[in-house]
Parts: sequence; C-alpha cells; structure tokens
Amino acid sequence: MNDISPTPGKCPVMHGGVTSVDSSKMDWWPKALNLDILHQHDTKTNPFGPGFKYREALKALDMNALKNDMKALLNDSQDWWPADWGHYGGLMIRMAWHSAGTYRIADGRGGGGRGNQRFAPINSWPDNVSLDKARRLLWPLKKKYGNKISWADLIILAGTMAYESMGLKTFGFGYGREDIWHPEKDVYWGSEKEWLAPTGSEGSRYSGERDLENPLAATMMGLIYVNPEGVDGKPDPLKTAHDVRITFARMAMNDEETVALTAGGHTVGKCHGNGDASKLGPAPEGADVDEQGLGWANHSDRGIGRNTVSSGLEGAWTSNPTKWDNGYFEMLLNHEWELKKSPAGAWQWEPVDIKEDDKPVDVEDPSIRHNPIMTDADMAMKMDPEYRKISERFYKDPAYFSEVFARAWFKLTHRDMGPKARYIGPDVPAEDLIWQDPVPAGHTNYDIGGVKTKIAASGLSVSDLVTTAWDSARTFRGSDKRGGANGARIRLAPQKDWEGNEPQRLARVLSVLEPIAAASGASLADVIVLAGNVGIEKAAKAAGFDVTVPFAPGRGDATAAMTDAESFEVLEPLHDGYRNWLKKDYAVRPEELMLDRTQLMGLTACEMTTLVGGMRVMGTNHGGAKHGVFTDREGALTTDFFVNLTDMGYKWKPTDQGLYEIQDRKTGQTKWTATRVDLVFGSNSVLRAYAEIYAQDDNKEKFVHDFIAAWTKVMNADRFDLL
Ligand code: HEM
Repeated sequence: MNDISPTPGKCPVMHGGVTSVDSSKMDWWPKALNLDILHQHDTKTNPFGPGFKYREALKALDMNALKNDMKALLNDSQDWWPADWGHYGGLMIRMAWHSAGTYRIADGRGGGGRGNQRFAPINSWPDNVSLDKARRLLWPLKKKYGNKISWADLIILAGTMAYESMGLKTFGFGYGREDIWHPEKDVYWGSEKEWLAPTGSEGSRYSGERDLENPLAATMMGLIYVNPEGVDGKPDPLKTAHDVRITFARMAMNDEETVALTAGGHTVGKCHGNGDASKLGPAPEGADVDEQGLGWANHSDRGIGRNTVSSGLEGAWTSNPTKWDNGYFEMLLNHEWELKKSPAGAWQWEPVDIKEDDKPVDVEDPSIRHNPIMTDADMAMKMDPEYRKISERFYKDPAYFSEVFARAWFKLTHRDMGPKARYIGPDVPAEDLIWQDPVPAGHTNYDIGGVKTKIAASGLSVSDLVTTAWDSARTFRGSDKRGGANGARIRLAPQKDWEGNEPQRLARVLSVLEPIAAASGASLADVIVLAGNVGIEKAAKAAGFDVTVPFAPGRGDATAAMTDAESFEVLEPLHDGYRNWLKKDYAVRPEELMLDRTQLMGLTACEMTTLVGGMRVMGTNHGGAKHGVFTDREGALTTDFFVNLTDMGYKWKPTDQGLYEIQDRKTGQTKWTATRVDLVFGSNSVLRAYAEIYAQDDNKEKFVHDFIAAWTKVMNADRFDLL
C-alpha cells in the first residue's frame, strides 16, 4: 500500500466537517437547483442579532464627528501604507468608485449598497489591488463608530469626503446602506475560468460582433469596468470607447455622465506600477493567515509609497493630483500623446512634449517630477468624436463640468440604494431625481372597507384581481430596490404594454379599478393591491376560510413625467414561474429563472413554494392557460396543487409540446396538464419536502396563512415610505 497518511496506520481521509469551498456535496449533480441563493444572510447567521435595525442605529451616529474624523484621516499618512502626496483622497475615491461601479442595470445586482467589496470574490479581483489597504485604513473609524455606521456607508462616505476635501462641491450624501456579513452567492460575474481572460477564451462573455453577455457590465473577469490598457490589453482608444460606452450604459450612465466620471475620477490621484508586478503575493482570499486578510503583499521589494504596484500603470493624470481642478482636460486636450510602457510593463499614454513645470511631482519627493499619463480609456475621451465634444465643453466650462460630475458621482454612489426614502442624514439633496423613480405620497384616510366592497362587487374574477396585483408588484427587485406596486407604473408605458402583463386583460381590469380609485381618494396603486387582497379573501372563503389580508394604505401614483420609461425596460419580466410563463425559450432552464427572480424579490424557497401553489389554484397562469392548474376547484385557495402533485394515483408523462400530462393511473385518462416548473415542486427534494408539508391534511389552514404572509411581503416589498 502506498502510505500517504501523515500519521501511519490511521485513515488518510480527513473526517468531519466540509469546511473548504473547493467542492461541495452537490457537485455530483451539477444540474441540481442551487436553493442556497435564497437563503443568504439568514437571521440565524446575523452577527448583529435579530433586533438590529441599521436605520435605527444610524440615529445615534454623530455624523459631524465622523466627518471630522474622516477629514483628519484623509491627511494622516501611515507608515505601513503611506499616502501619496500625504493625501489618501485618490485611493479612497478609487475604493468608493470600485464599490459602486460593480452595479449593473440588468439585474440591479452589484454596487456599493451592501459592503460586498469586503468579501470574495470582489475583495480579491485583480482590479481591486491595494483597495484592501484603503479599507484597512478606515478600520479605526469603523471600530470607533461601530454598528452606527456600516462599512458600505463608510466606503462611499470616504470617497465623497475625499472629493470634498480636495475642493469639489459635492451634490450630497445619503446614509442607509446596510452591510451583508458573508459573500453573496447569487451574483453572476461571468463564466471565464481565468482572471482577465481575453475575449474568446473559455466561457467568454462576448459573442458575435462584441456583444457583451447580459447581465454583465464589465468587460473582463475581475475588472470593474474596462481594461485600462485597451481591449484585451491592446491599446486602441476608439475600440476602448466602444467598451466604455457599453459598460457605463449598463451602469446607467449616458455619454455626458461617462466623460464627467472618467475625467473627474482622474482629476485626482494616480496609477501605481513602479515595480515588478510578479513580486506581489496572492490576493486576500488566497493569502496566508499571517497576512491577516490583506493581499498582494510584496515581501521582496519596498512595495509602498512610490514603489507601489496596483494596476501596473504608473503616473498621475494632472499637475495637481490632490486638487479638484480642470487639470485633466488641460492635460488631455493640450498635448499629443504617445504609447509607452510603465516600469511594470503596462501600456500607457505619455505626452510627446510637456513643460517640466506642468509635470506632477513624485509622491514622496516634490523635487522630482514625472510624466503625466493617460489610460487608453482616458484617450477615448479625446479620440471618440462624441466623447470629445463633451470633453471640450467641460474644458471650456469648468463650473458646468463640476456640476455634472458632482451629480454623476452622487448617482453612481446612490443609484443602487433605490428610492430616496431610503437615504438618511442631513446631506440628502431635496431635489427629486428621475433615476430615483420618484413616487408621490398617497392618501391614507379613505374608506378601505368601502373600496373593497366595490371591488368585490365589480364582477372581476379572482384570477383577474390576483393577477393584476401580482403583475404590479412582481417587478420589485431587492438588488437595487426598483420596481414594485407603489407608483402604479403598471398603467404607464412601458409596463402597460409588456407581453407579460397581458395588455388587453390589464386594460380591462384597470378600466374597472380606476373609477373606484377616483371615487374614493385612494391611489390606483393602493386599489390594485386591495384588489389582489379581495381576490385572495374570496379564494380563501371558497376554500372554507374567513381571512383578512393585512393592508397598509398610502401608496402613490407616479406620473409619466416622473418615469424614465426607457430605464424601466430592464424590469420587464421575461419569465415568471409564479404565473407559469416564459416569453421565449432560454438556454437556462425555467426553474433557474424562477429561482433568480425569487432571489431578486427577496423570497425564501418556502415562500416561493407557497406562492406558486396558491397562484396555481387561483388560476393566475399567464393567458389563463389551463396547464399548471391541477385542481377541480379553480378559484379556491386550497392545497390541491400540492395534494395532486404528490398523489401516486397519477403519473406524469411528457408531451411533444414540452408540457406534461397528468394521467389517472387507473383509467389512463389525462386529467390535467403541467409545466416543467410545476413538476419541479414535486421532483426537487427540497421543494418536494415543502410541497409535502402543504399536502398534509393538517396543513390546509396553515397554507392559507403562509400564503397570505408571503403575499403581503411581496405587496409591501417596496414600501420604503413606511420605514
Ligand atoms: C473608463 C474607465 C476607467 C478606467 C479604465 C480607469 C482606470 C484606472 C486605473 C488603471 C487606475 C490606477 C489604479 C492604481 O494603479 O492605483 C485608476 C485610478 C483611479 N481611478 Fe480610474 N478608471 C476609470 C474610471 C474612473 C472613474 C469613473 C473614477 C471615479 C469617478 C475613477 C477614479 C480613479 C481614481 C481616484 C484613481 C486614483 C487612485 C489612487 O490615487 O490611488 N476612475 N483608474
């Protein structure tokens, strides 16, 4: 025998817990559904305890004291990681920007709203080299102010105050970003197998004529946005411009905001590449314990100050890199630039000719001067015709540039927080901004019972009532807190025309509900939700249960002028496991799409099961299709979906149309038709366990109550006005 055991005679296999992440029990079945994404940041693992409310904790924060401490920290250079020119501003801004800049509009995930930069994979992305130091520099403040300030807020505050300290009049700041406490499992960052894998590598995010896979916004695995050296590391400002435009559009930024952000970002700070990148140790997640959570350690060279290597490019963009000024455009537009290699071997642009006095000074010794540099993305701001027009305008009108930048920075760092009601603190700007999806306050003092009576007598079916309320609420996503029933945007473009909303049926139902709203003083948004509640109460009654669905009035109706219709397009449902509908065939299995949507809606696997089971028996399938409704008592809130799904008196046979016939084993007759998503609740072992609980005879009433609890959660998911 080959003795590979470190302790001869004993079993060489380590028994005990599976504590490493290299393989999991489920890897044997790669097609199994990963329900874990629905069970993140559970109360059981919450280190703050169940009663902790960040919004409440923030009330005790001395915001002035924190700001004063932050100002002092920005200029308090530490020997272990000295500040360039004695000012940490550039580093802190890059940290805040990289935190916010992972946001993408397609699924609202990413962004700086949860403090996810502290955890893998983002803490160890190649683009985030040295930001571990930036966060560690903030630790004394986090320690001092404790739970009264989240990491997520602290990171964005650091960047914002850095600008303030360098002379920019910022647009404002809102606290309120709540921290997560372990990595996110639901975010798809790409399929490549290597960091910075070039286009066309295994799992490439590009297809066709450089079409970037959705929902991704970054161009490479491990980058926040675009490659600074050029597409796939090959300098070509026009090609880079194409990438920048797409990446920033997917961060919700237009051309003007993109130029403002890039220029404003590089008005301060510098690139770090004065050394040998191969001497950097592993990223934080792969580093040894003695690195204590830091990464990219350089134990063979000095590796700090002027010898820091982060991106590998080297140099500042402007003559005064610790000052908010117009130096970026002066530099970019008034010089010719040529390609050079940095000391670390990265491509960068340097001026063909520049006066000695215009060169930025060394970070440690002001008597030494270095060439300024431009990344390929900076050159795009000059070479791309549209970007150039904007650059020239900013150059000529510095006040306008500052104003556009300040607003774009505010948007960048707050967009993923959702509605303004979530911002806290004295520096929240009063102005309503269209990208906040504003909703006016609605009335609360109307006769709720009277409205419900009118709805009940309106002749609308249970299916119509429940479906319309569901469709108005289901757009909500917890990722960036957009969508939802509040605002009644379901009656506006583009939502009223979405195929998933069945426009004709929707128009018919709204034509009944609108006059009821108008006559009562309630908002249509409230009436739509009330309609759903009335439908559920009727359905529960038909199943033998007298219940009242909880309701909080006060939703408002947004107008078309308050709605950036184009920005709502990303919220269009293309599938809905709850309404048993798929717009078209995707490469992804419909049950995975359902899980993704469920995660975005903030529901657990059990809540998902409850809701699907209830929606099926109330006949809310898309288009009123009969498949998926396996009950003889449609419209009653029974557990029939689960009872029939788990009944061995039936068998399940695939049909040519991708559906399943439910046949009576004895008679051989087809009784109902099911979809793939329906059958997942009987086939997946975890979902089946939930389904079996509801199929038990003793749980009929529990089901009604669980359904109502989950339903109410969905209807109120966007009630930030109640916070
Ligand atoms: C078009 C996209 C952009 C590219 C390709 C890019 C690229 C880079 C690179 C390569 C560095 C050097 C990092 C290092 O070695 O330390 C850097 C630094 C920096 N970037 Fe950007 N950037 C972009 C956009 C932005 C934006 C939008 C902002 C903020 C609004 C920003 C703010 C900064 C700051 C402040 C630094 C200096 C960091 C320091 O002084 O330590 N950048 N950027």
